[in-house]
Amino acid sequence: MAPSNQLEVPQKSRVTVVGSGNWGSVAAKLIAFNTLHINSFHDEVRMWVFEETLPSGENLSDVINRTNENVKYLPGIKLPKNVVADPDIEHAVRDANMLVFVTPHQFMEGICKRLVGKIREDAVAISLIKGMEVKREGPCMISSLISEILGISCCVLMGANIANEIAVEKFSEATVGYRENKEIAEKWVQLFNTPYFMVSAVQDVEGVELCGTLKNVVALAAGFVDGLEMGNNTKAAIMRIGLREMKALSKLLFPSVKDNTFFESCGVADLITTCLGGRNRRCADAFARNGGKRSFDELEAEMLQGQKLQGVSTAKEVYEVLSHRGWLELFPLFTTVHEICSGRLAPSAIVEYTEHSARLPLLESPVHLN
Ligand SMILES: NC(=O)c1ccc[n+]([C@@H]2O[C@H](COP(=O)([O-])OP(=O)(O)OC[C@H]3O[C@@H](n4cnc5c(N)ncnc54)[C@H](O)[C@@H]3O)[C@@H](O)[C@H]2O)c1
Ligand SMILES: O=P(O)(O)OC[C@H](O)CO
Repeated sequence: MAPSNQLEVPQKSRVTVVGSGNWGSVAAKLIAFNTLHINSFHDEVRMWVFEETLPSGENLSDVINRTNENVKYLPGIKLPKNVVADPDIEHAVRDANMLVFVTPHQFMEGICKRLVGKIREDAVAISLIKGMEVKREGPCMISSLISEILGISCCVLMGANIANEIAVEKFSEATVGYRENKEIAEKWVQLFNTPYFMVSAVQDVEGVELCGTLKNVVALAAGFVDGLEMGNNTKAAIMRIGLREMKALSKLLFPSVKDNTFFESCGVADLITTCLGGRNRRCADAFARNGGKRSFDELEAEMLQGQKLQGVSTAKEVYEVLSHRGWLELFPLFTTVHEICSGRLAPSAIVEYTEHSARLPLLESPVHLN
């Protein structure tokens, strides 16, 4: 029997970041600063790397561990030395009880399936992923996918967070969305919050995640307007109409979504920053300047060098949901963005069709549509 005067030492939390793209690497940097300074976390942060061979012939994970720099997805930024790149996903998650998921959304279902039975029983998760899957039953948010496949609770963190700006420690804010357990949400806030990254929590996981997901569709619309050189007023109109559609669709899908969530960093602030400076905006601008003649796949490969756009596939997923539920006409901006991306309409349709949206009655009382 243990001597009765021996104090029980609380176990330190171990964090693994699943993903090491542009935002994944910055997230690891933020977290690793805090795990070094806060006693309740184990210093080391594992970061799973989807392995690839660099032009030098070296593995990306080896280079990250040798140079403390993700030379492909976050060049020029030193990661803290307690970030350890690990190309073996099962090994990377094995000891962690806090799992941070941050990959492009299209890879998440496969990743979760690989992790079944490989994670700790007491693990909890947070998703930084902006996107959704569409199943036969309807839309499935990535946090739900994680919870359902892995059987663990999953919060979300979204916000006005262009990764390259946070990497150089420029001030920004973010929102953690949680379902029930405020204590876990507070632990996530503690893990991410730094003097230049101010995090707050709201009890609205779907609202936060839908804001982060749907704003990528609006950002494409904003990019089309920029590419057509239509000016700031038109772009502001697109952003306003887009925000209105974001709110209406979120509330139709999840009536529990709160109005106030749209005023958090995950809402209007993320919409603004993405429409001004995001990758979706940039590629949509190029798409419109080329008259829709170069595909998004081609532009993504040329302009982003391995980074992934989320807006084009999200526009398709949103379109499938709208079409399945008979809501296409209620969401002209979302509908038109997909039709432009898929080549059925010219980029200029963004204004012609969306003008109609501005005249639609507000979708404030959606209950009768269900
Ligand atoms: N970059 C940003 O500014 C930013 C900010 C906030 C949120 N996000 C969101 O974070 C998520 C991740 O984006 P990111 O910017 O970190 O990634 P990224 O677009 O920079 O990089 C793509 C990543 O996908 C990986 N990958 C490629 N093929 C893969 C495969 N078959 N399986 C698994 N992984 C594969 C690559 O190794 C790379 O790590 C997205 O949902 C994005 O919307 C990004
Ligand atoms: O570069 P984007 O368009 O993927 O947007 C990045 C972030 O989501 C901004 O918060």
